[in-house]
Amino acid sequence: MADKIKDAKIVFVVGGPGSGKGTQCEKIVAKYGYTHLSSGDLLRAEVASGSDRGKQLQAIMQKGELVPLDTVLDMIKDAMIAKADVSKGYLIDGYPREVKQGEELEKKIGAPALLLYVDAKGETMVKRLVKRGETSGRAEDNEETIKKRLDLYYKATEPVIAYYEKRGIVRKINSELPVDEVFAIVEKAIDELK
Ligand SMILES: Nc1ncnc2c1ncn2[C@@H]1O[C@H](COP(=O)(O)OP(=O)(O)O)[C@@H](O)[C@H]1O
Ligand SMILES: Nc1ncnc2c1ncn2[C@H]1C[C@H](O)[C@@H](COP(=O)(O)OP(=O)(O)O)O1
Ligand SMILES: [Mg+2]
Repeated sequence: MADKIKDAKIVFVVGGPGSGKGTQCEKIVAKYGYTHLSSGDLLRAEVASGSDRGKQLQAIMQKGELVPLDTVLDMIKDAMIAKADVSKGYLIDGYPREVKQGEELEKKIGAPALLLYVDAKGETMVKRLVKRGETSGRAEDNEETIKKRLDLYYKATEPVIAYYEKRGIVRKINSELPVDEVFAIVEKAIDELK
């Protein structure tokens, strides 16, 4: 089954919580028709299903911690396979969050062609998340959890960027700019792929 996605175009979208990954992914989908798979959205869907596994996941996410690697990777892989016949490429948003996640995805699925590094200052991310929390209904969009997620981002996820920089596939996107200006930079990086 995984054979079907062996040669798929894979783009990792990596950045801190609130950096604007989801916002840019929506625009990429609209222009390029890629398949958007957000690890957070997949996990939230499992939580919403009310399953026992969902309840365990919710407890972890509320604390701002990472859920077990196998859980996320299986969800991503299943979602990729489900779209294999129609996908023009995959945007993997919010994954890898640690180097090990990247290594495992490459072993089980395939190598990324590009890593979009969505970069914003810590204070910008906090401001955006506090604002998002007013309407998102996401339990982890509160100040205490935001701080924990930021710490974890700097500790666990930033090394992911260094890891892929060595392979020359990282494009850094300045996400302090207005959304459309950020997207203009994103477009350049994706157009280079073709
Ligand atoms: N370039 C930007 N300028 C201002 N606000 C932004 C920008 N990009 C995203 N936002 C806002 O910041 C919040 C977090 O964005 P989101 O795309 O959910 O980030 P992530 O998926 O990385 O957590 C949202 O409320 C979004 O509307
Ligand atoms: N790749 C991954 N590995 C482990 N946990 C993950 C994960 N992706 C998401 N999660 C869990 C922990 C996160 O705090 C939570 C929300 O993730 P998210 O929606 O990707 O956040 P955001 O878009 O704000 O960066 O879900
Ligand atoms: Mg997001």
